[in-house]
Amino acid sequence: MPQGFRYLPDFLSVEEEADLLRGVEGLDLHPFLFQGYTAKRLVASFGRDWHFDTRTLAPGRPVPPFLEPVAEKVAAHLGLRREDFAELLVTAYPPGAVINWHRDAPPFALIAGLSLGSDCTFRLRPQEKKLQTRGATRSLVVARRSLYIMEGAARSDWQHSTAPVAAWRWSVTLRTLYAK
Ligand SMILES: O=C(O)CCC(=O)C(=O)O
Ligand SMILES: [Fe+2]
Repeated sequence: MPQGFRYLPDFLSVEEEADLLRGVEGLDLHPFLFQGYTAKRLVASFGRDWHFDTRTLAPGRPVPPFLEPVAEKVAAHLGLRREDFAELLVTAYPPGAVINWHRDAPPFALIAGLSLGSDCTFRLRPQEKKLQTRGATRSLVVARRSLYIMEGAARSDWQHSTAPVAAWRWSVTLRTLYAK
């Protein structure tokens, strides 16, 4: 795995996952829209809202209370403060849904990802086109209840994507901002 990528299986207990699943199932998620395309995945962002079409970061909706304990837990694990997570994004992947190759939006620094509901195959490949050879792609199973972290090279010099899921998967992505 690239420098700056970390994977923690069983970061969440079965009870914590069940609480989060109840919470995310109650959210009003909307299909992800980008340049006229509608992806299969559903999203809701809180705290901040990155607008893909205008490439700007706007204030977002208030963070739902059920996400606070897990934001605290991830922050504590990383030696951060809860407030360092400027944006919390909830994504739902129906069976067959993916996230295509991308690097996260420029304002975001550290990216932490929790997986709920089902496992999925997570992939990384270099950002630079000429390094994107077949052998360069890294792949791992991110299990439900796990946490992954991307910072450093994994965040800046690599892209990531997920393979189609067999069953519903939810992710909670927590992101810090680069210091101004
Ligand atoms: O579902 C995931 O774990 C990946 C989400 C992601 O990469 C993103 O929203 O930028
Ligand atoms: Fe991403």
